[in-house]
Amino acid sequence: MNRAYSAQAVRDAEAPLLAAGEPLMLRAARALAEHVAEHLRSAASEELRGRGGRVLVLAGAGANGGDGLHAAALLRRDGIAADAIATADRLHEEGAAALRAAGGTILPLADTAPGMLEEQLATTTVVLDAMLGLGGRPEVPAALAPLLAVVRSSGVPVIAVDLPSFVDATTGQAAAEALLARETVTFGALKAGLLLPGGAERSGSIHLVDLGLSPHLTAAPTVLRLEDADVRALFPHPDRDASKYTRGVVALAAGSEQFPGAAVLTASGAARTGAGMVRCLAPERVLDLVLRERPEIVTHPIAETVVDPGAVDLAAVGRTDALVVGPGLAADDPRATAGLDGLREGTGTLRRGVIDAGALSALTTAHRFGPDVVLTPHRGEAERLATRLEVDPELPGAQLAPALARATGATVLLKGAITLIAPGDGGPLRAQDDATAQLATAGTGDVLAGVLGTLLAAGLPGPDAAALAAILHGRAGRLASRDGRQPLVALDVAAHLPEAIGTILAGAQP
Ligand SMILES: NC(=O)C1=CN([C@@H]2O[C@H](COP(=O)(O)OP(=O)(O)OC[C@H]3O[C@@H](n4cnc5c(N)ncnc54)[C@H](O)[C@@H]3O)[C@@H](O)[C@H]2O)[C@@H](O)CC1
Ligand SMILES: Nc1ncnc2c1ncn2[C@@H]1O[C@H](COP(=O)(O)OP(=O)(O)O)[C@@H](O)[C@H]1O
Ligand SMILES: [K+]
Repeated sequence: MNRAYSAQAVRDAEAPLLAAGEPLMLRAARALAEHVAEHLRSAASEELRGRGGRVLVLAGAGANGGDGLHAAALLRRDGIAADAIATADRLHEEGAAALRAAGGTILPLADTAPGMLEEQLATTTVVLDAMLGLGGRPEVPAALAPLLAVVRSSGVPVIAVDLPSFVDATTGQAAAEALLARETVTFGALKAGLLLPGGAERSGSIHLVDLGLSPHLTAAPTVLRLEDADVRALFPHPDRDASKYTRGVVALAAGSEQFPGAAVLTASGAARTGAGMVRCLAPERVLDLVLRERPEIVTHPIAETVVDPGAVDLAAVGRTDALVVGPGLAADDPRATAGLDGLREGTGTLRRGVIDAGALSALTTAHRFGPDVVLTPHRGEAERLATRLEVDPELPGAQLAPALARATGATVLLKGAITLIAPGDGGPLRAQDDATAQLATAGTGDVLAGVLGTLLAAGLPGPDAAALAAILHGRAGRLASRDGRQPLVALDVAAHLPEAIGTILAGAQP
């Protein structure tokens, strides 16, 4: 599990070490220089051709600039050409002195003549983004915009120092013009902003350098990211004496005349994740479609003409460990209202389940749930729900998901390129980055609801089930699309779930 911290928590952890005279910056710079040297050794010969293996540091005024300048000095000592452009009117003095002493040049950005930046980049193999780190705000000063544009259009790979500049280390909020790094070498601890939307897209692959901070990191992490090892620890593998009932029964209130396919997709997601039994409550015509694709589903027909939620008797369907309500339902479908009532805290008879799609539209301020009930909105659904619950719909996802969790008591899984999970009982946000953009196609969300339903039915706590569902769904999507190279349809995602699960449980590389 990756644990990521606020900027303040990292500064608090550094403080006692700095007070004790520990040379944190030199430690950071040494690790950074080693990483850059390794990058140069492994860079494709094409990248190096004509560029001479030179490193160009964009150095800001603070300690982040200091890291970059010290690293450049160390690289020079190793025979690698490294120079800097000063992007602010001040420089980290010791770092600048070290680079100059090692024979490097530092060109103030304000002194660059037209065309000079392009010339510099034409002979550069790798850019080190050391403009801003922990202290960075997500806004680009006007004087820096042309430099960023030139770096971007040069195509020279960027390594971000500690975190990409112009990204808020705590919230991930990023200036639109912030550079996209190929890699980020981060010091001491993961910063929450590296895992959250904004920062995550700009960080590339993240390399954590140990500065000896861990014993001093006393604050709780604000963002978690679960990994394959967490899936192995948490996935409900059936034991020798398992029965379909011990594995868990998931009931689906999904699929309507207007959206019949949603029931097929949700049922496939649930069954392919290893449910003991999948039930489906739907009109006959929907159930016929479900049975054609998935004969193992236990069907519970409801009359197409039913309008009274009281006529949908969830208790009568038999043993149910988790309910998935909403895929392919209109907000006024009686199953949506009955499902919400069944899951609500206090009076409901069910404690675990998924509220998706149409059922989200039926949710009001009167509903209150526990953390083993998971809401699964995409951004549009989350905004509409927020408006009804008097939550600011324009909040960034990393704040919107927790606000919706507070307003409902449920765990909120906010879908998107990064899936954010806010536990209903508070606690750190989870930010999962397992997906491929090929998943942006109708019906994949229905499959996700089914996967999540099965994990909840097996007894996993809501936040863990949600994080695992995001991982398994993302991995299945990657397998189905050959790592994003080819299109997929939603049913392909369900079909690849067993392989995704098997690969992860076997400890194989993605
Ligand atoms: N504290 C330490 O000794 C260590 C710090 N380290 C480095 O130090 C960094 C933090 O350094 P600083 O605290 O000096 O902060 P930064 O170097 O991140 O930022 C410097 C200053 O830039 C200004 N600034 C912020 N946003 C701006 C914007 N959008 N446009 C223009 N100016 C802006 C602010 O006044 C900020 O204090 C870390 O990210 C890491 O790279 C590492 O060397 C490890 C040890
Ligand atoms: N750009 C993207 N990159 C990665 N995953 C994405 C992207 N867009 C959507 N997804 C994922 O695809 C799924 C889409 O769900 P949703 O929007 O509910 O679709 P539907 O309602 O049509 O089933 C979610 O799991 C979401 O996280
Ligand atoms: K930086």
